[in-house]
Amino acid sequence: MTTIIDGKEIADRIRADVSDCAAHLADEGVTPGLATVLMSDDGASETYVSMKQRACEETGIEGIHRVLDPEASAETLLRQIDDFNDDPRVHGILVQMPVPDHVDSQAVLERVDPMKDVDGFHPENVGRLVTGNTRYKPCTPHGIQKLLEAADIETEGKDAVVVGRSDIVGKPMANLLVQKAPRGNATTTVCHSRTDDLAEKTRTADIVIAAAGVPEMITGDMLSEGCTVIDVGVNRVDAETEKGYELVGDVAFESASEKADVITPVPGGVGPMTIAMLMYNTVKAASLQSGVDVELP
Ligand SMILES: Nc1nc2c(c(=O)[nH]1)N[C@@H](CN(C=O)c1ccc(C(=O)N[C@@H](CCC(=O)O)C(=O)O)cc1)CN2
Repeated sequence: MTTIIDGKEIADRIRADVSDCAAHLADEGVTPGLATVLMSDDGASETYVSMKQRACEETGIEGIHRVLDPEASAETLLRQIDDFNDDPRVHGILVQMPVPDHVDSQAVLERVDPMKDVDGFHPENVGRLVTGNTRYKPCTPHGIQKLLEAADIETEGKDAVVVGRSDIVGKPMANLLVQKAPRGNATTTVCHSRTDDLAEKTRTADIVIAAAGVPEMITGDMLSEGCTVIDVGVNRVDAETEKGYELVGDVAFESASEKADVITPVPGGVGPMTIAMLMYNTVKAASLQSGVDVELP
């Protein structure tokens, strides 16, 4: 029988533990603070930022939220980041991605103080991740590691295929999978839009991580019997629902479930873990900056 990993339940457990750590910091006079910046009128980005705001309230993190006009200049966004870099209430800074086309996203990521970079996207933190000296693991890949751990999926010695090479998921995920740390030591292949025969690659995999942003691109016939499938896609597809869309993963769930032993659903799989690990990184940031130790899960 196929096991469907309940990401919401695992995320709730992690969030409860992170909340205890936040309470411990508060007892020591340190209230963890997360600043979010939204510079977009994209509906999905608005949803994610409001979920992050709510998670802050529920975790005991002070949320400071700024919405910038998507037409504003890049300089306005960079100045906002500078303000947060200088604000002692703020331990973590998150600029919701993507930013508008006229803004150089790399310049934005580089402007965030690396100690406050709870996304783990600053080059210093990327370099640390690649060399195995991680400060902040990017939230989605870290959440996937936690899902694998909770579902007792071993990665050591296994063949993993990551579909998608984004800076947010694909690249850091592949880097974590090849490291020696727990839920690493996997033989890892990264596939992308120029991969010649994707199905040939995914069929060799014990673990497939689908993060290409293409609805239902991974179908059952592309998978090996008994594999683990982690679906990172959260695609809004037009549908006759109240909202006018439904959420569809990068994996065709029905056909993939016939092959996979373990699979994550969309929604309720990887998504909730991204928010849980952001809370984790924010509390870690507050701990690192204050020198007050916490025992994160
Ligand atoms: N600065 C960042 N920007 C973006 C990141 C990121 O980690 N940092 N990741 C993605 C999107 N993302 C977070 O921002 C995200 C995606 C999905 C979910 C989630 O909980 N999804 C739910 C469904 C929610 C819905 O109703 O739409 C689920 O899958 O169950 C949370 C966060 C891009 N940008």
